[in-house]
Amino acid sequence: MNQETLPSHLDQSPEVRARFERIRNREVILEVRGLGKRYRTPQGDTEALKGIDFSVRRREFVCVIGPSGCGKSTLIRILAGLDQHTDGEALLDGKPIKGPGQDRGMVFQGYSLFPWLTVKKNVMFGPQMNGRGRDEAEHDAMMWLDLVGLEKFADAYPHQLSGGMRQRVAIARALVNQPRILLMDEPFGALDAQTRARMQTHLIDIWKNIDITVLFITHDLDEAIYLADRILVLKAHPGEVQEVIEVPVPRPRTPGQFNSPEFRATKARLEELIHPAAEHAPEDEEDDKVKPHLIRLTDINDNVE
Ligand SMILES: Nc1ncnc2c1ncn2[C@@H]1O[C@H](COP(=O)(O)OP(=O)(O)OP(=O)(O)O)[C@@H](O)[C@H]1O
Repeated sequence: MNQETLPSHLDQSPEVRARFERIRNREVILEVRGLGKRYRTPQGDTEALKGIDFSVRRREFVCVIGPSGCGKSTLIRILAGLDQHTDGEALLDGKPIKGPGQDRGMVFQGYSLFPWLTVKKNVMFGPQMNGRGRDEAEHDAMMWLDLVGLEKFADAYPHQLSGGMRQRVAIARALVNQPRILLMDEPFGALDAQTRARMQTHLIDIWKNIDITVLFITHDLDEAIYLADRILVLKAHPGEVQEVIEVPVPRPRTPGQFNSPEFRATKARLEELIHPAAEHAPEDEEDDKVKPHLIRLTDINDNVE
């Protein structure tokens, strides 16, 4: 099938439409209104985020995607309470976000585990800090390690685990505090393609089984479509919401759907938004100015192509 015969990404089967109806009937967990962030630097101001409006409903899976520098990390850091916004507001269960809190679990790209603690103790750390007794914290930790399939590695240290296993521990550690929302910033970005695919499927399985809402940042279009109910597409300079896409790919999702017409139509739309053919982002122009001047250092007849 060529691109011209693809359906519109706006076409939804009756099942998908009914699913979105059900989502719209759920309560709003996260509400972001007119959110803005301006960084002041000696070189001038950067408007990292401007007038961001969106809401996420309970047990919805929302991905945020956009070109480099569109403010994805800034947005998630503000929602995590690690950075302050300069305009608008972000509400979790109706309460303004003012700092970090147990109601948000975070998983970032870098392996943020404590290297000197075992897997189990890494997961117990949060509950113990929050006043749970040692036995209760251990019980909770083992339950979540079981859920991510790592109960056998409870006494291992992070350096003894693969990248994918470490991110599973990070997920268990984020979920053990029973947050309302899981904030994930390119959590699988450092993993090889196969592990990444396994982790995506694993994350969907976890999400299906527990009462958790997910906001997931990625720059990988396939990952966003595979995981999300809706995709928030940001644009850069300033970072603004460009479009919100309701993913028309039915659930349950399977890797076999990557070639389905709905999947490809959604990907074509994302590509149109993120890599518009004729436009260059300002940072591309900056890159062009510093392009290396390549000179030939091999014999003219010694071709590799
Ligand atoms: N601490 C900071 N001080 C000044 N400017 C910043 C700071 N952090 C981010 N910025 C600027 O804000 C804009 C958004 O940055 P941010 O890292 O949130 O984007 P991003 O979409 O996550 O990018 P990437 O995909 O490359 O990680 C960029 O122009 C960046 O240079």
